[in-house]
Amino acid sequence: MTDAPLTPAPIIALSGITKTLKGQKQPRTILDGVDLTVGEGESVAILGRSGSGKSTLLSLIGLFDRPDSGTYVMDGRDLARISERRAARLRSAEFGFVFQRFFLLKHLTAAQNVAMALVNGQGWLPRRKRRARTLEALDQVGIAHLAKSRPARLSGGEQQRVAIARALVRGPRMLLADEPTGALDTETGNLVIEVMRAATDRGCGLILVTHDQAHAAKMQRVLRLEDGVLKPAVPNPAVVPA
Ligand SMILES: Nc1ncnc2c1ncn2[C@@H]1O[C@H](COP(=O)(O)OP(=O)(O)OP(=O)(O)O)[C@@H](O)[C@H]1O
Repeated sequence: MTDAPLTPAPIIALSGITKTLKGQKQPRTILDGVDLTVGEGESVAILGRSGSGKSTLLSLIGLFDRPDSGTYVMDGRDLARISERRAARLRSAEFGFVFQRFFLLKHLTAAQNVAMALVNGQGWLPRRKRRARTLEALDQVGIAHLAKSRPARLSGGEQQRVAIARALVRGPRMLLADEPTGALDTETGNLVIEVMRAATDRGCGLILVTHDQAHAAKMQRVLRLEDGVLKPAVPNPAVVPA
């Protein structure tokens, strides 16, 4: 009998990823050989000083942009040079995105905001299934009781949980979060991090870009983007996960 594998099956594997921004007077290499593997149910935090390229990296992983060189494989498929059409399809079917701003439509209820992700995506779902999935996603983030509330009646933390439910409702393979607690107080931020971390119990991978070391410490792995590459972050002994 063989031993159980020590590492989870990879969802995404990036190797030697480079990105140079050419829109400025002088081209600037932001990513200079990034290697990153995220497995099923794995959570990874990415720290790094402002301007180090964290959002640039996340936008490549989320297929909003393509690398100049390197390989990007997701579930065995090569994504480094795919067309925008295919990228758009994968973005909606296999990724969930959470940003600092919640981007909720203010005239829609929490449930309608979440259901939008099902209406806009590929494939048609009968109304009853849409409703069940929407309520399940709201329940997953602990706010099923707020399904009928409009964003203006929700706190910042509740609005962000609606946004997380919207990111989770299609059952993504990867959840990508860029400073999701940036607009929240510490306690609310902790709750939001817990909710995202719990989503990995269902097998999706999570990448959290954050400046908050305590939030980063709640992830299974903590990396730092520095000089265009990802390195294991040196733990800060002053930071105790809340
Ligand atoms: N579209 C663009 N055109 C030109 N420069 C850009 C563009 N996008 C990002 N940059 C530059 O690339 C660098 C990396 O930006 P990025 O937003 O990825 O950093 P970051 O680590 O996420 O920063 P922050 O923590 O402040 O959000 C910055 O110097 C930024 O000014």
